[in-house]
Amino acid sequence: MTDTTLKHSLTQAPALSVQGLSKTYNSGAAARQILGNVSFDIYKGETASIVGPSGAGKTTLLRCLAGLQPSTSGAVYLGNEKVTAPPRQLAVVFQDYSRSLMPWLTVGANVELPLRGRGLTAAHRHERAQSALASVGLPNHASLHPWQLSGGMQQRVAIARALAFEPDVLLMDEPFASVDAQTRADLEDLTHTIKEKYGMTILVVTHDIEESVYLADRVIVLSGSPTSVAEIVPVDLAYPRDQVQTKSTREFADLRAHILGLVRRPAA
Ligand SMILES: Nc1ncnc2c1ncn2[C@@H]1O[C@H](COP(=O)(O)OP(=O)(O)OP(=O)(O)O)[C@@H](O)[C@H]1O
Repeated sequence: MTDTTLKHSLTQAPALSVQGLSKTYNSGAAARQILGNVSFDIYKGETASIVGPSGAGKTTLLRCLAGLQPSTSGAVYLGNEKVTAPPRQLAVVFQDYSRSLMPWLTVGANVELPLRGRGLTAAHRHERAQSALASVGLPNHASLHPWQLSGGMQQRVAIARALAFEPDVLLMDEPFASVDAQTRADLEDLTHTIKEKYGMTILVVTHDIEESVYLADRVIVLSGSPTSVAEIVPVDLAYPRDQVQTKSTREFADLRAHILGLVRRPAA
């Protein structure tokens, strides 16, 4: 156990706990075990990122955490509740914003959509949507349609929709992989702003090792076959983080090199 996890475990219960999770697709001769005995805890208010080799099962893991597909064994707990279906206190942002937004609805209606059936008045839904859009830097875009926005702006709308939910835990699956480098940097910084403003717990799956370090308080590195947790790396880089200054530090370079070594290590 690292100093960071020790500190957390002494002070609070995890917001999200993954306990001995395994996942096998198919059965009989076609069976393929993707995840084997994956365990980790995420603490309230923390941002953690998950990295691992392509095809390691990162999306599979995230879908199990979100209650979107069952694991083969093991369990996920959101607070004290075992996850068996998509929990109300958890929101997910996917990579492909073009498929997650409804093109025939306005931006405002897209953000309000998941709030229906939650016992909120229309005025309250509208207010939450406006506030979430303002938080992602789109305060005056509610009446536009998604196709009138750039890719980066559409992903901001998808993030606003998750924020309007006011979830305890926000899961993000390769959220910035489909946008250009500058927009990606802006959205990484937006993630820091959201964390500060809403105090929510964030778990980000990413291919990008630099991004995993820049965003997170801890990086969960997956490797092996079947995939398990190789190491949980604490990131003690100061906040606020800055794209140029933080990424130029020796500590950042050392963390990036260490994680790259873990990801590229051949399976035992
Ligand atoms: N529904 C499914 N049925 C059978 N096999 C699946 C299913 N979903 C994923 N797989 C397999 O599980 C493995 C892990 O896929 P997954 O998408 O979870 O990995 P990943 O780490 O997110 O990949 P990448 O880094 O390329 O995005 C892959 O070999 C994939 O083909």
